[in-house]
Amino acid sequence: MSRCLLIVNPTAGRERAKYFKEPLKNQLDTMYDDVEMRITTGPGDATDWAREASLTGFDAVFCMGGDGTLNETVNGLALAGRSSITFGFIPLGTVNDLGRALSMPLHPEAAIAGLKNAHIQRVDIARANDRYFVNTIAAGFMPEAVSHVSIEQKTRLGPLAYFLTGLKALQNHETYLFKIENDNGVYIHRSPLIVIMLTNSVGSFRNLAPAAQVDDGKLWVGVFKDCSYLDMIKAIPEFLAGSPLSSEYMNLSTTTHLKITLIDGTLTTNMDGDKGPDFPLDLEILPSFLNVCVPSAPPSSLPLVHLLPHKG
Ligand SMILES: Nc1ncnc2c1ncn2[C@@H]1O[C@H](COP(=O)(O)OP(=O)(O)OP(=O)(O)O)[C@@H](O)[C@H]1O
Repeated sequence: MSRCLLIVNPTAGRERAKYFKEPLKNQLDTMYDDVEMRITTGPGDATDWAREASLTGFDAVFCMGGDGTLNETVNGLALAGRSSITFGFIPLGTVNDLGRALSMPLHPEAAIAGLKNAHIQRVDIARANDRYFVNTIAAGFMPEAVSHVSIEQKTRLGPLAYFLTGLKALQNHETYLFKIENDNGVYIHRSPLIVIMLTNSVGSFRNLAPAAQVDDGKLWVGVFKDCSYLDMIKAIPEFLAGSPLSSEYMNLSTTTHLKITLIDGTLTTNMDGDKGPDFPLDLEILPSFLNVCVPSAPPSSLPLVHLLPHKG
């Protein structure tokens, strides 16, 4: 008998789960013999429940929520250490980078419908100290600024809210001294922003690590250069047009292990959109850890305009 756990965050994505949780349960009922739906009551539930399901022989764990719920659920699966379990997610949040990288429908109704013709895709995750992430970990002026984006701004502007806030922060940005130890050596960099990426979608932008694949077994390390405000402003039109960010602005390299020490100052990290672990960071890739059930996109779907919020 096949068993599936469905984890639903009722607060994610402006509390939209109430409209989609029953249709999702009904769809999963056609795919598994026994589907148990649990509604989270706060931080930590998704991690505990995903871990428990993985350790007690469930065949699949699905979650419905934003990037925070996705990250918490993946942390539970990673802590259990069983990479054979099927994992699925229905995005409700603002950005949904993993959903974008997997080219799955971003609207919950379309994603649920797409489960009828889903395929399995192996996806890398990475460990950062004692936690795990699926998209990015970043530190510098941009994550500091976007941590203050309000729910109202996210609702009104979608991913554009992050971009505009980051743009504002660019004006008086600080730089930080980092020691970076990777597969190739040890380097000292003064940088305003470091981003470690697993996918080609970062805050909905595809131009930071455009060649990143979800299963390439690599950490993509972007170290921004200490450019002037005017130089950075000059790069924006091309960036918005989708061109890969030039090496004039950012050093991009790949590695499988990485240690980052903050030599001066204090800085928090942002992991998959929420507060991440403290420095020093010890990172390693877990290649193809996730067995993701990816809903198919409708054949007639038009390309998504990535900066606009999707309607609920
Ligand atoms: N019942 C609950 N009440 C309050 N918070 C909850 C509850 N269940 C889960 N949470 C927490 O809600 C937080 C936000 O969830 P999530 O990131 O999935 O949604 P979101 O903020 O709407 O999405 P995004 O950040 O992608 O825009 C998570 O950190 C999670 O731990």
